[in-house]
Amino acid sequence: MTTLITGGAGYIGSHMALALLDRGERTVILDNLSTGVRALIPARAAFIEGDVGDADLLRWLIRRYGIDEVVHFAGSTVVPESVAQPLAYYRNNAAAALTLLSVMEECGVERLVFSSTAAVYAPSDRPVDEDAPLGPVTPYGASKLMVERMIRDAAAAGILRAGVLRYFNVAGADAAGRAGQSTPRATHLIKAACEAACGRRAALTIHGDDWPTPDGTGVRDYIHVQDLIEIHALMLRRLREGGATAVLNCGYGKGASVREVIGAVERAAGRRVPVRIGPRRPGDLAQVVARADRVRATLGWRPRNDDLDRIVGSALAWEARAGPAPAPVSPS
Ligand SMILES: NC(=O)c1ccc[n+]([C@@H]2O[C@H](COP(=O)([O-])OP(=O)(O)OC[C@H]3O[C@@H](n4cnc5c(N)ncnc54)[C@H](O)[C@@H]3O)[C@@H](O)[C@H]2O)c1
Ligand SMILES: O=c1ccn([C@@H]2O[C@H](COP(=O)(O)OP(=O)(O)O[C@H]3O[C@H](CO)[C@@H](O)[C@H](O)[C@H]3O)[C@@H](O)[C@H]2O)c(=O)[nH]1
Repeated sequence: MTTLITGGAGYIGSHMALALLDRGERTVILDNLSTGVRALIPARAAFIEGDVGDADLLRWLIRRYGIDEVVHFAGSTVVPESVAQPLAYYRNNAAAALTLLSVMEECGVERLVFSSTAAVYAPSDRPVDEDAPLGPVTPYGASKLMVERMIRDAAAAGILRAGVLRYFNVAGADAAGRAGQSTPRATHLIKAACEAACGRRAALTIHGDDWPTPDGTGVRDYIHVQDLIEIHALMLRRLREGGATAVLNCGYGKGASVREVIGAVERAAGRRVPVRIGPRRPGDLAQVVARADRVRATLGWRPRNDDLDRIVGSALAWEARAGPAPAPVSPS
């Protein structure tokens, strides 16, 4: 069994590669290192530096390595950036995925796990299940929904079987300290708050404290990266055993506000996180929380790290490992 991981030099993809390699499975990583980090690529994985949108390269590597299945993480991921650069997001998320799906069809690769997102849903002040109305408000969410549609239609036509995994907010790090969020100038809240706690960032900017939420700050459903990877492993097993395509929310089903996250980082670090209040970010929503019953029922998934202090503690441990703090950069 040989698995192609696109985006395997990135935050989540590198955890996936480690999980497969830990099980003794052959793993090939394709990554253009646009946001990925070479140091996150496990030594035991085959690595090809290149672009998912390069059909010739895809054809070559699928045949060269005998790829049986694909886990497609590669993409552009920053919600507010997608508002400023929509075409770049449609190109790198939707167009590149169309190339990948086309080459998979051509080469007879029939199993796919795809990184989708909570950003495909229409805004809701309640937890959303998989049948909740779709209605992305940003190019990022729209670009991911386009890929979902391609996969749905390809699955209906018998071209492939897929796990479409709608991640909520992913955080935390590998328990053994082999991987963690390493993106330079990362915009993710838990990463940014940990950087501020470690003196790597002068202050954390709270992007709006006037949202219609209990404490006025944005609410998200944070899931530990290792629990998320377990969902992928279970989904791959289901597909290998002949199981059908499934669309699944990946979250815990409860929300935490920006201020609650800051409180957890301060508890874990034993010091204050310097904060300042800034304006709302383009494309942000007040609340994004999953209903996560289907993933449990479909895959028998049981999370092991469903605790904000645990998630934040693991992210902070990774941040602390990143060496002594350089001079702090200006607020995000
Ligand atoms: N982090 C989250 O909270 C979150 C939430 C929902 C969905 N997702 C999705 O999960 C996936 C992984 O996200 P991440 O947080 O690990 O981001 P990341 O930026 O760390 O990883 C993405 C990886 O893909 C690579 N890449 C990007 N475009 C490429 C291309 N055209 N060809 C080859 N490689 C390319 C990058 O170099 C990087 O290594 C993304 O598809 C993202 O949209 C992430
Ligand atoms: O410096 C910061 C960073 C974030 N936030 C707030 O924290 C929350 C979470 O923001 P962030 O960590 O940037 O994640 P999201 O914008 O919610 O997007 C993430 O979660 C989505 C799924 O919900 C994924 O699709 C995206 O790829 C991923 O970046 C939001 O309320 C932000 O306004 C701040 O206040 N200050």
